[in-house]
Amino acid sequence: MGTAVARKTAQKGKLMDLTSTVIIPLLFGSLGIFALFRLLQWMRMRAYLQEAVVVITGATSGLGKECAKAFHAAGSKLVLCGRDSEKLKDLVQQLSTMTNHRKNTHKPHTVVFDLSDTTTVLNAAEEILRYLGHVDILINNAGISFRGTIVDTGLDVDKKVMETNYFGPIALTKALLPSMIKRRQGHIVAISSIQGKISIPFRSAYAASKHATQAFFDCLRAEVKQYNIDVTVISPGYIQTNLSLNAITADGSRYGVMDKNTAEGQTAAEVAQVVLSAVGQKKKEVLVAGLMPSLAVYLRNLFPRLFFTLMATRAKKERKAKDS
Ligand SMILES: NC(=O)C1=CN([C@@H]2O[C@H](COP(=O)(O)OP(=O)(O)OC[C@H]3O[C@@H](n4cnc5c(N)ncnc54)[C@H](OP(=O)(O)O)[C@@H]3O)[C@@H](O)[C@H]2O)C=CC1
Ligand SMILES: CCCCCCCCCCCCCCCC(=O)OCC(=O)COP(=O)(O)O
Repeated sequence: MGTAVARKTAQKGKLMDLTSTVIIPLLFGSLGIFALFRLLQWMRMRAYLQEAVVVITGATSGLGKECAKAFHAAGSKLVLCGRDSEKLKDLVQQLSTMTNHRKNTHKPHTVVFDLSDTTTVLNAAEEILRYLGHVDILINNAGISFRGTIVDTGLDVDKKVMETNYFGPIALTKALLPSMIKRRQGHIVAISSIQGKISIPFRSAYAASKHATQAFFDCLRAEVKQYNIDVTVISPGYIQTNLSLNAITADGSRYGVMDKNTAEGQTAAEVAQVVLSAVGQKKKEVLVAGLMPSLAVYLRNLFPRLFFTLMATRAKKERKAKDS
């Protein structure tokens, strides 16, 4: 009896010894290494973004505007692009009031052009290169959405969405790419959407433009790796912006409705921080979405028949709600 108690006490002592000599130092050591790794990663990211020439399209509102604030605060040299020069001026003014005592911030340059007009896109690229000499990071953010049935939508509307969301961004990318290849340095970012991975009813032109975006930039990533150029595709779910208000409809008119999903989405400032960190870490692709949109992507790939049935039910329900 006495020896059994003594054995148990000795075993407990050994376990405590093991805990204090091996397990606890190992745990703290791992935590320390992890913290050091994160610190180095953060420092590398900061160094990458500081002084980098960053071009942002669609900087006049929503996600583009928040990205402008985030990259400005990180010390990047910004080129803010948009269609409305007054809105761009206002943003520059707003940024000038944002002080960052630890960072050297820069007054942004602005370029006004319409992405759906390829000639103005090419002129803008020339202007950017003439003024700044090179571009380190191009963020293709500008875009418009669409609401309508395929059967009622004129081809001109499909083309307008494709020109803004696909041909404009790829024209700008192609115009800036040779200079990046020459320098063996550059980073191209595409703000796509969950709808670049799945199609949901009554968004045909938008989903098509975002699928095309995903495909193009995936190809680009492979083709330019040898020139040390990075490509990041960001696929957000719903963000609280004016995207649904500004969406165009089957006849080309403005949709003008703030959709519930959009109003309840992530804030543009939150998503901009994800963009900043994804770019800083040179991630290849990032999904920024809640549970349902993320599940929908997996469902589309793993159980396509179930996904198609769900989408058909959704289409029927939405049409019924609209008709009644
Ligand atoms: N909001 C959301 O739920 C989601 C958005 N996205 C994507 O995020 C990106 C930003 O959109 P978001 O901030 O939400 O929407 P906003 O409508 O707030 O911003 C869109 C921006 O694109 C610009 N733009 C539109 N058309 C053109 C054009 N022809 N030429 C130049 N600029 C143009 C707008 O400029 P102007 O002020 O002149 O109209 C505006 O600055 C888009 O690519 C969108 O597809 C992706 C997933 C979800
Ligand atoms: C096992 C459970 C399965 C659950 C799967 C349910 C499938 C439900 C479908 C959900 C669809 C989510 C779509 C998300 C779309 C999205 O996030 O789009 C982002 C945008 O670009 C928004 O633009 P829009 O103009 O459409 O507002």
